[in-house]
Amino acid sequence: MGPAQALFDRHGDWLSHTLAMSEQACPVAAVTLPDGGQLQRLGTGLLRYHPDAGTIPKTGLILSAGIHGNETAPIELLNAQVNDLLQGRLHSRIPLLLILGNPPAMVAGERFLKHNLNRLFCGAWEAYPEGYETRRASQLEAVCREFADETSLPLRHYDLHTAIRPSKREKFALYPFVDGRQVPDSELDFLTDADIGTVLLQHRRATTFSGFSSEYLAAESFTLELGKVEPFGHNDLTRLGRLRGALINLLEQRPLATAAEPQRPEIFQVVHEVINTGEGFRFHVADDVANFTEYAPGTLIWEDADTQYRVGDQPEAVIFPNPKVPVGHRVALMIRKSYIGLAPRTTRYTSC
Ligand SMILES: O=C(O)CCC(=O)N[C@@H](CCC(=O)O)C(=O)O
Ligand SMILES: [Zn+2]
Repeated sequence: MGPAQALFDRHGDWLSHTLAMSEQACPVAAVTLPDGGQLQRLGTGLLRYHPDAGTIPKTGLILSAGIHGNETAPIELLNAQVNDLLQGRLHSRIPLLLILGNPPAMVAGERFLKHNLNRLFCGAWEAYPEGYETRRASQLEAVCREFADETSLPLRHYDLHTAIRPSKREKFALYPFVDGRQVPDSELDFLTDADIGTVLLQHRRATTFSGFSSEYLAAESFTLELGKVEPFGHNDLTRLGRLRGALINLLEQRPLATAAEPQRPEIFQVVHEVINTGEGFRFHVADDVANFTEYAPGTLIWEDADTQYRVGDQPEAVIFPNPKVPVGHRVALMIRKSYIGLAPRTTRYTSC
């Protein structure tokens, strides 16, 4: 029996196994891979990779996708990387935790079943009525903490998503807010290598998955937005080819493929967070507006009985506009280009 069959039974691959098992518990199982590493199934949609004992890893990596069940391109990307590990085409030299976040929502083709899983981390799940997503948030926090404890390495976490709207910048990264923290050069280099040319610095702590791993596990974490939501089988994965290559470089601990003087990502900051304030809330961004659409100073963005929000003195762009969220949740972010939040790149002098 090959390693894929030993882990995923008659289902053939990780994604099919996860969809078939979606709400059922599945027992722990492990296989040895062609590269000498071990791949362990921790539960439904949860894999742990231990590199061969001879390797000296510099980092541990959490890769997650499907935290929103209908965001399928990154799910297909992670599944392809697992196939590469199983078939000996990829030799990871670092420990990995691989997560497909919301299997029942993936089966249903929905963002979530009852609660938006990406608002339930940092223990926020405790305050919500019980449902699949509250249990899953608690489980994901526990497996991530265990991974952090066991590896005792500096951690990175990339939580892979796709957006509901089209976007004027197809791929972008969101950097969770942690007081006093700046994006390190090594992360900017990774993003450049991965063809992600835009970074948005979050303005406040959030109960997202990347917020959890950065705050509680001190990981260098990003939410990566990688294009538009499409059903399974309708994604053009060649558009994620550079990300796939950058991940292979990271897993195999190879130098990045970027040019000697790479262009750094452009940095944006949040100017204003639009929240659904409840009765009387009106949002003036049209339903078909793309992410990063810019609005002129003075444009009315939202209002309710007490407040009106207009764009300030400088133009502002909108991302994630979605008025169909519960009261108290984020409807959109208003953002602007920024020149803060970057650690100065170390100047390399050559002696003469
Ligand atoms: O397209 C949209 O409106 C949402 C896309 C999405 O799921 N984005 C994440 C961002 C998480 C973060 O702020 O780090 C989300 O809303 O959960
Ligand atoms: Zn998402």
